[in-house]
Amino acid sequence: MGAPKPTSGRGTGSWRPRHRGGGRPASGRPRRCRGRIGGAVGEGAAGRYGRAAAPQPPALSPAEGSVCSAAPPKAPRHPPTPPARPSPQRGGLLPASPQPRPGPRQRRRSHLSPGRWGGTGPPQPGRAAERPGGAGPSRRRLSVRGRASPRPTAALLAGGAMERRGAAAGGDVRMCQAVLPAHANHRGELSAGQLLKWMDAAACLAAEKHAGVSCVTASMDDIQFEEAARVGQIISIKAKVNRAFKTSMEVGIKVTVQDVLTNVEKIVSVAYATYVAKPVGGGKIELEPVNLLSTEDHLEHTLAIERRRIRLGYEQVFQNLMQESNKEDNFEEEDAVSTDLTHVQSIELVQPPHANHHGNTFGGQIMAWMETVASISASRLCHSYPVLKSVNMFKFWGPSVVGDRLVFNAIVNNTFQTSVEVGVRVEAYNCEEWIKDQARHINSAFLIFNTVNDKGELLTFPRIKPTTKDGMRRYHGAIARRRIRLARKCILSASEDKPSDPWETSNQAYVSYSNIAALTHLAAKPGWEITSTLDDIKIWTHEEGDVLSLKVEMQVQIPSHLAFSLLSDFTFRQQWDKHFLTCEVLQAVNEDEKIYYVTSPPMTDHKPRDFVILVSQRQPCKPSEPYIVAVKSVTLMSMPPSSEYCRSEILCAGFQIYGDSNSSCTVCYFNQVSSGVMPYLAANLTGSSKSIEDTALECIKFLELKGSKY
Ligand SMILES: CC(=O)SCCNC(=O)CCNC(=O)[C@H](O)C(C)(C)COP(=O)(O)OP(=O)(O)OC[C@H]1O[C@@H](n2cnc3c(N)ncnc32)[C@H](O)[C@@H]1OP(=O)(O)O
Repeated sequence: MGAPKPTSGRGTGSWRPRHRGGGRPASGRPRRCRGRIGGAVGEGAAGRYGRAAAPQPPALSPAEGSVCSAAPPKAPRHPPTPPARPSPQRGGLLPASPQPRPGPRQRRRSHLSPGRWGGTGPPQPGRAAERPGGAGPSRRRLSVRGRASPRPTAALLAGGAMERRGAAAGGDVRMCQAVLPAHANHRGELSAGQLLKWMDAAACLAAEKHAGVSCVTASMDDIQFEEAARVGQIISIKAKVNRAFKTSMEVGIKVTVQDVLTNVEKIVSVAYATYVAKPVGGGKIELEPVNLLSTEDHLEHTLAIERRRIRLGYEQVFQNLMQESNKEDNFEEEDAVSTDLTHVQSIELVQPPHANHHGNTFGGQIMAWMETVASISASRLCHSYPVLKSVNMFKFWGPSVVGDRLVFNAIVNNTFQTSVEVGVRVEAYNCEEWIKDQARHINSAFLIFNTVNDKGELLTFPRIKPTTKDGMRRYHGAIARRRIRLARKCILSASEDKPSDPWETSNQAYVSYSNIAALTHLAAKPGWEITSTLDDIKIWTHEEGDVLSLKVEMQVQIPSHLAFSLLSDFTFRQQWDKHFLTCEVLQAVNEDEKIYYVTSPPMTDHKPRDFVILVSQRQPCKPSEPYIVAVKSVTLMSMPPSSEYCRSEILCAGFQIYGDSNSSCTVCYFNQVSSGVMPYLAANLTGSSKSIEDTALECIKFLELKGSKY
């Protein structure tokens, strides 16, 4: 960010108060058993029966314009507690049906215990380190539970080989802090900078608990501040390693505030940060996988890889949006304020109290300094006290150490009615670099502020006017980031009547995320009831309020990777599912995401139906994880509904495929039933049809026939 030339002050425009809103036989075809249900394995729905619970939001975008007292982030309606698959038979409709015999995987999963944010079951030897070639429990090192965590040997590091590190129980730490006047701002509220320091410290300790070596903050994803904490209240921070990738890991951070007098607890923030294992004086090390104890651990583990995709792909999405953006803005508005007025530069000398336990400038301290300069910059525009609402990712590009001078440059990039985006860039210099003017860019972030009047009403910010080429770029960058934030908010807000998500540049990453997340949540829900059993096919139903879901479990005698390849290509679907009349690829977005146009035969007295669906496919990172093929409807501008077809929607459907052996797998098909599927399901429930079983049998036949040719 260049330092704009100061200009003379201008009016900040009018200030308008705004109210706050707010057992298969070894071979042969399966025999039919008593009790069945069948129905369309096709996802077709000519309307809606219900909607999947909102998936846990990925961490990339803040909810702009939300207010301090906004509701906490949406979570699944019921926290999933049971094993993801297969569930034990509970109160099946058909008591005479043979009891499902738990296979090896069922036995393994039956130990899972519920709990979120560190809710733990008993330690489970043998469940960790399932990664191919990974070390077993005996190789694990716990840094916190008394076992030594030896440093990587020089030989290992010099040879370029990576030692594997990782605690069996994952990293999970809790921090409690009483908010004292020294932590508060002029309003008596906990300052955002202090909170960021605590969050970073807790998350770093969680990362180090898992890694067993020192870790550094690589980035902190978008952070939203939902609730203000006041002096006298208690802040609790829970930080937990959700997933270890290679040298980096995702840490989930949940901050709550508790009122001492009433004991009422509220969520302040939920954030995700990435830490990289960096042994002091050593090279890179490869992390052990996190030991997953609860179903929530499994869910977060699965979603963490999706969040990583979004995190690492953000820059590309941003660049695409910048190319699309209309740069023809009219800055002739009379009360538009020059951004030059908002430029703030500040310098800090890094001293020992600012360093972390490894001598690097503490990431939380850097974020706190950034928040201070950003807040001053915003205040110059609003002549009031800005309130930090969210941060659009802190990225730590490089380290700084005690003795460095850190130069902070902040400037308002753009305003959006009741919010303002301030960009902050941090550069570091040691003594020599200082003289030569050789800056190291160590951090950048975009902070979103609101401001309120004495009555707590949101105030409107004046329009701003960039005066330089860089200022113009930042102005349009703020619009692109806002588009991504709003797209995320829109997609991840659960609404019963929301039409299918539009497929646009700004939201593709979130639509794919929500596709995978919705299926993963559905599969992990507690309370699946077995409804019918054949030797190779089990049908389960799940009721939750007015939402009914279906699971069809099929034992297939082909390897899981082959089943995945055949089931993820929807152009094969007509070969086994009579509910697919035609199917064509509309967009092959990348190798993991495709958009198909599907037509389906008419139901009685109706027009034929058509669908525009997004199919997202994911390969497992570990043998114990399933292949995933998730399906949901999307809206494509280029494919509007026609009078010939009844445009139908798929809310949440797809497959999870688990490898049983080298030559067999279990395919689980899920469908959140919508009104279009209801007639099939009802007919199957009453026994007048067995179309679900028939389709499942066709699916198995197709897979085994095709599979035998490979
Ligand atoms: C606790 C504290 O207070 S620490 C102090 C504040 N933080 C710092 O000083 C860290 C400064 N930054 C750095 O030192 C470096 O940029 C690092 C260590 C973060 C990354 O170093 P690089 O050499 O660029 O690493 P490299 O490109 O090999 O990536 C290493 C891993 O980090 C991940 N990573 C790198 N940057 C980011 C980012 N911005 N967001 C998320 N992940 C990232 C990579 O994906 C990779 O993950 P993987 O090994 O699991 O696949």
